[in-house]
Amino acid sequence: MARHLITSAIPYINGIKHLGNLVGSQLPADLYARFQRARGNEVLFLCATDEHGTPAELAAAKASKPVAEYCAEMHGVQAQIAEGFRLSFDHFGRSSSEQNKKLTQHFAGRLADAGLIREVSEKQVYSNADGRFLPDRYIEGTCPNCGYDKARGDQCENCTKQLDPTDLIDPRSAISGSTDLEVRETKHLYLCQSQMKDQLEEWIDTREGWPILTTSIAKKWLTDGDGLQDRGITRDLAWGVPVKKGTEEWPGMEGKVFYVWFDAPIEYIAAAQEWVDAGKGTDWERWWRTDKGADDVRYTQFMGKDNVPFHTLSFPATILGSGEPWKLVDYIKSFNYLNYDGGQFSTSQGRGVFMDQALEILPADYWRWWLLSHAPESSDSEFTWENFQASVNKDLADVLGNFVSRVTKFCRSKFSEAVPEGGAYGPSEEALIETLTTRIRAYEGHMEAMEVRKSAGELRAIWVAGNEYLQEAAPWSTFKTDPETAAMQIRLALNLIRLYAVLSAPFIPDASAQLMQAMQTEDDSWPDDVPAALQVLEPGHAFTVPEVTFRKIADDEREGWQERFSGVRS
Ligand SMILES: Nc1ncnc2c1ncn2[C@@H]1O[C@H](COP(=O)(O)OP(=O)(O)OP(=O)(O)O)[C@@H](O)[C@H]1O
Ligand SMILES: [Zn+2]
Repeated sequence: MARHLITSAIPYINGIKHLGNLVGSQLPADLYARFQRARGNEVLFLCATDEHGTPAELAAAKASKPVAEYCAEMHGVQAQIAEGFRLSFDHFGRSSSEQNKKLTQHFAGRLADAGLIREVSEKQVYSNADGRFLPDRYIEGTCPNCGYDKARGDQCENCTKQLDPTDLIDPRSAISGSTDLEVRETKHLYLCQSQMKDQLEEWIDTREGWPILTTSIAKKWLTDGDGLQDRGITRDLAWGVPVKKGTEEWPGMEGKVFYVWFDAPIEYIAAAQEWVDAGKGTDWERWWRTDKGADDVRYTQFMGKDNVPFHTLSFPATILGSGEPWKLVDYIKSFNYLNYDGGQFSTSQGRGVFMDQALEILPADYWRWWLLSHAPESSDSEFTWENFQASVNKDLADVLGNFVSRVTKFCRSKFSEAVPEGGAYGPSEEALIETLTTRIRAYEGHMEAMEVRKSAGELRAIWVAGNEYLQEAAPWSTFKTDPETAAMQIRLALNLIRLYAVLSAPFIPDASAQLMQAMQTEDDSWPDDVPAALQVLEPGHAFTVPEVTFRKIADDEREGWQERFSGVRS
């Protein structure tokens, strides 16, 4: 039995995630976790909310809540929506947890001891009215290059010029609008990534079969320009992990916190501790420490492309730099972007369909199927309502749903609500089993390789094979002249329903559970032996005709949604 540690990029806390976030991280991670469990492997699947940093503080202020309270509440909201989408995390943690605080401070201490942290004195803008330092992008002013009056301290959106806050003409706080700003000297800690460039490059070169998207982004950061740069890992904020060297104070760093991108990936480890502390597991080090049993763990991470540099370089730098035997990632599955109807999904602009809204419209499986079968793997992909409607109606309703309904209703009307007996396989059944065997082995291969679209395509082809068989065998005609043969055909088809439920569960878990229940079986063993898997439901085994598995989306319904989601979310 193999052991799989699986993590999804941790969603930021300041709002409900959109369908792009879902398909770029949590959903494919769930697909893989469910598949590995179905194959009988041991899986620890972790996710969490990413809670620190200025955007969380600002969102809390906007909601007139203390930031800790706001984050706790939003964590609850995200956890509930994740459940709605059937994301099967073993634990959904929080980067603001006590466990993560201690671990983050521990790593910083180890890195400092290894000489990989240096202090840098910087000039930063302080807002007297807000009583805080302002991160670059929270300073606004007029662009010295093009005169645009809403340029940000890091970049002018209008002419794209990269800026320093001190370049701005008439700078003001983007939080309060105050112009009472001053430049103050402040000290920060930098992680000496440049010292680790060779070690990181060597490590990346030994990773096998990583997606090109992953390695190309990593290589770009390693070698472009002056190569890998040292990175500031502290901030002058109130909300975050207080800067400490292990358990000791860090002289000169009083009142500062670690930068959110330093503590967020460490939460992958802390989430395993939280899982144990919540009484759901007994030993987290067995998953994370190669000196304590994790050397046979295969660790896979899922994320959108913008997260790749932090996972290929910064987090490995933290782990390697600690000099301790922590588990490093084995495979990074990264995604391009899903766009929405001719533009981008955007949380800040409220553009697109958000996870809570999606569940109000249709059950999770409809979304899971569309998103996974259109995952932005080799390039960006686009959500359109027409495509969503077509795919649901065709794949789910016409192919899978219709097969189930025809088979079960026909059996009930001509035989009974039990698997009929009699008859023996002929050449078409042998041919079907051969096709299925080939396709199921291919499906396993694609799932193992995390080729999400190819897996969906193969699964659809497996459903289609059953439909084509049924069409050709036509038990409704056979029955008139040869009821024995019709009984065999229907027995095979009923067994196919169970087989479909087992194979489809990683994609559409609710429908799968419904079909298993209708077939009145709990045998969800993986079809290593396809002919045997098609005889699990024996003659006489009772079943029920399920409610409609998937319904079709009507044109006027689709138009209504198109209209409703064309603007921005308020
Ligand atoms: N349009 C998209 N398509 C696919 N993945 C995406 C998309 N937008 C974000 N992601 C991924 O979603 C995951 C969670 O993102 P996170 O919560 O940090 O939001 P984000 O990256 O700030 O996106 P946004 O600003 O649109 O909310 C990350 O792995 C990110 O790379
Ligand atoms: Zn400009």
